[in-house]
Amino acid sequence: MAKILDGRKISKEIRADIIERVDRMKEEKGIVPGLAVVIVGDDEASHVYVSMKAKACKSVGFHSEEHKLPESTTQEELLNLIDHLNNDDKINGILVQLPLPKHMDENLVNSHISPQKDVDGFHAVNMGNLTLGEESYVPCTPKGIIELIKRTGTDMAGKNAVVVGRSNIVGKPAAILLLKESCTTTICHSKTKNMELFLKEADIVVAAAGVPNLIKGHMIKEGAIVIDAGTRKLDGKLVGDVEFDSAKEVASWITPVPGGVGPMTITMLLENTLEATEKLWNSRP
Ligand SMILES: NC(=O)C1=CN([C@@H]2O[C@H](COP(=O)(O)OP(=O)(O)OC[C@H]3O[C@@H](n4cnc5c(N)ncnc54)[C@H](OP(=O)(O)O)[C@@H]3O)[C@@H](O)[C@H]2O)C=CC1
Ligand SMILES: Nc1nc(=O)c2c([nH]1)NC[C@@H]1CN(c3ccc(C(=O)N[C@@H](CCC(=O)O)C(=O)O)cc3)C=[N+]21
Repeated sequence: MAKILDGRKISKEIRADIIERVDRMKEEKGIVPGLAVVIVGDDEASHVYVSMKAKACKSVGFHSEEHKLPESTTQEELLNLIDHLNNDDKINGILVQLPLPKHMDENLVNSHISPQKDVDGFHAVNMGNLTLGEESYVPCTPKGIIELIKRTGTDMAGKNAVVVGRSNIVGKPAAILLLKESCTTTICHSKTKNMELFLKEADIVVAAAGVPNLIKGHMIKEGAIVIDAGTRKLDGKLVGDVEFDSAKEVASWITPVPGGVGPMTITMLLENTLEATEKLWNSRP
């Protein structure tokens, strides 16, 4: 029976440390970290995530701003707002909630954010540096996934890791980070033939497909670590990509949905914003 990797509990511990660092920063330097979240359009789920981020910021003592723009906003108007935030000293981190409306180019918009304020790590320079193994902001969900795996105490070097999903925000950067930890890393996606063959060999499974119950217990190797980033509403309930009940019988560790990867994503966003603030102030005379 698998042990549960409790993302809420681990987040709480990390956030306690963040609160201390923020308090010290305020006391010693009079600085308050600031995050701006930009959302375009009225997708209900996206608005829920954005208010969760704002609430998390307040809970650790950050300044936070929500910029809610209508669906009809032009890309130029959005880029102008980003310019303004890039030059705003109160703001240390900028996040543009994805997905953006179809008339916008997500990569272009993300790369308009100052790389120093790109706390999502989606700017081409940060993605490039991540791939090169240089210092960069690490995308929040993959960073949280690695933190969760580390908490199991497992040595990742030489382990077989399978990532299901190859998106720029979860699957691809998660695979790059697992490779950095010296896992033998495979990425599966919708065109993969016979995914079960890969899953059966995996010591670490990272699921990020957004397909409820895609991965079932009988597909998983005995003793595997199973990290489920998927979040979909199914019959009014939030479910992951992994069929939890059958997988927990086979895995050694497993994340629940909700309460696994989700809270860690927001905690890593706080961590990246604090890091951006510290770097900025350390670079000043
Ligand atoms: N917990 C958190 O903090 C976060 C959770 N999420 C959740 O993670 C999931 C993935 O998000 P995101 O990466 O943005 O989604 P995308 O839709 O951008 O990517 C999904 C990926 O999964 C692959 N895929 C789809 N169906 C299958 C299948 N049947 N078998 C194998 N691979 C498949 C796709 O392949 P292909 O490329 O070939 O189309 C694609 O690469 C969603 O449920 C989302 O809600 C996302 C961000 C943060
Ligand atoms: N620029 C950008 N950056 C993102 O990081 C980003 C994004 N766009 N677009 C959408 C996805 C999704 N995402 C989640 C964050 C937290 C939870 C989370 O905390 N979930 C809770 C449950 C929340 C609930 O009850 O609905 C949990 O899993 O326990 C989930 C998903 C960040 N994303």
